[in-house]
Amino acid sequence: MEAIAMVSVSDAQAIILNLVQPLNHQQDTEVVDLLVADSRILAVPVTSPLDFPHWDNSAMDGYAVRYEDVQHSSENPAVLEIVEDIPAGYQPKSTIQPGQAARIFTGAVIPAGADTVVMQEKTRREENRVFILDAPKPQEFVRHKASFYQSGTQLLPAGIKLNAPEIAVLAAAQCPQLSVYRRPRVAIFSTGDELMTVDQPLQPGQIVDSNQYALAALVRQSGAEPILLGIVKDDPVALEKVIAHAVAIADIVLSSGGVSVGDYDYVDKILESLKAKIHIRSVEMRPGKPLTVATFSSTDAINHTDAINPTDAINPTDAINRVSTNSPLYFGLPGNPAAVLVTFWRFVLPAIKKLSGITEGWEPVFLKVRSHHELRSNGKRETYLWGKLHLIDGVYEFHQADGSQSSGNLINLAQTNALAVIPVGKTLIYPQEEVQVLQLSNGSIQFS
Ligand SMILES: Nc1nc2c(c(=O)[nH]1)N[C@H]1C(S)=C(S)[C@@H](COP(=O)(O)OP(=O)(O)OC[C@H]3O[C@@H](n4cnc5c(N)ncnc54)[C@H](O)[C@@H]3O)O[C@H]1N2
Ligand code: MOO
Ligand SMILES: [Mg+2]
Repeated sequence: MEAIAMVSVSDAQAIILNLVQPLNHQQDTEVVDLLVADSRILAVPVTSPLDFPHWDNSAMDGYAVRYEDVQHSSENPAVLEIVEDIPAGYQPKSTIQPGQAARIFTGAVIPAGADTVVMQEKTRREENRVFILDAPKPQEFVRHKASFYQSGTQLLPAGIKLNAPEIAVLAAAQCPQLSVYRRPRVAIFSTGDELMTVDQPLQPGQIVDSNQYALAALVRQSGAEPILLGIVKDDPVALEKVIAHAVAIADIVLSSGGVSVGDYDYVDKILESLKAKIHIRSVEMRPGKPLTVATFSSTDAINHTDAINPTDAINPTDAINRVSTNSPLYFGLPGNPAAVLVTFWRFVLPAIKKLSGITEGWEPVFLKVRSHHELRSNGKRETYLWGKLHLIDGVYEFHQADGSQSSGNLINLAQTNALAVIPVGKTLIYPQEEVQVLQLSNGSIQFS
């Protein structure tokens, strides 16, 4: 077995991101309706033949005037003849001449000849005459054609996530359908003779495979498509079959368990037998020390693929054959439940982000906050402690979860929303001392 030293967390992140090939902007795309495009990644830049605003229009309900006519109104109110009524959606007919004005409403087209809008509150109306009681600024309350966006220039770049503002921009630009990157496919399976599905009775020694549920939720929240391959026994033959299959159908493969040094920890050996290149075996991190990261040249493992028996899968239809176009990235996550979540947040999520076509902001963002409690580590590995961020007088404070921070303890991770990070070499953070945290939002780390 090739010996690879334990790598630091930051080196591991760099190695992993360097291994990720983003989806191809031509092959790995699909067309979706704008109404269901939120959270998808735009695959092509968008330009519009429309200017924004499309024409000069009024920002207020009031009167469209010639500035020249009203500039001295504060001392001597101008009296103008109203020659037209211009609601929104109407094309003005007249050209405003000296001494004239048009009644105008918010969003309506500024008539020719006018250059300024006086808001209604600064006027007095008498039949078809208006008194301007206060001098406006030149061009006040006119939203000029193309002042927000000029037709033909780039409206939105490729590689951005579509949230509500971008969706609204695309609607305004009359794009009812869009080309977005397909969802990355992430195959997930759990390894271990002790694991049972959520609905099976437990015999002594058995536990429920919670990792697969955690990973399915995390993958879905990341915008990727989870492909659930079920529970695999600690049996080299069964494991080899599932790994080869997973690698053939997915962009990323996540297994949990079987990556430490125990007699039944087979994952690394099987990756080697499938000619994978192992880049990381162990990371200076707690939880999450045994972490295997491997790549396959896209054909190596696929040659071993037989259709697997999908009966073990949580959802058997997920196990259908789909061939991935990229060379897949394999993460052998450690089996301990807290280690699975923490390693996903720290390493897998950035990899999914980069793969998904997003062009920047893959790395998690650390916030500096103060710690409510004393936080402890043995100082040997970068330590991630789970807890909750509370907002106190507008300042975030990290409260470590009560109970055990063992990587085998999943229970007190529920209802947490942040991980405090204690660097290597530091053993103690005092109450009220500054600490770096990863903020978890809806179970996934917040990215810039
Ligand atoms: N001699 C050593 N032993 C261990 C070391 C070490 O360095 N030397 N590292 C420890 C650390 S740290 C971790 S983390 C674990 C990782 O173990 P594996 O990845 O080999 O995982 P397993 O042995 O298969 O299982 C560990 C633990 O997690 C439970 N588990 C596994 N899969 C699931 C699942 N799908 N859902 C819920 N729980 C699961 C399993 O029952 C075990 O309790 O190794 C340490 N040992
Ligand atoms: O690194 Mo392990 O995940 O501490 O138990
Ligand atoms: Mg083990």
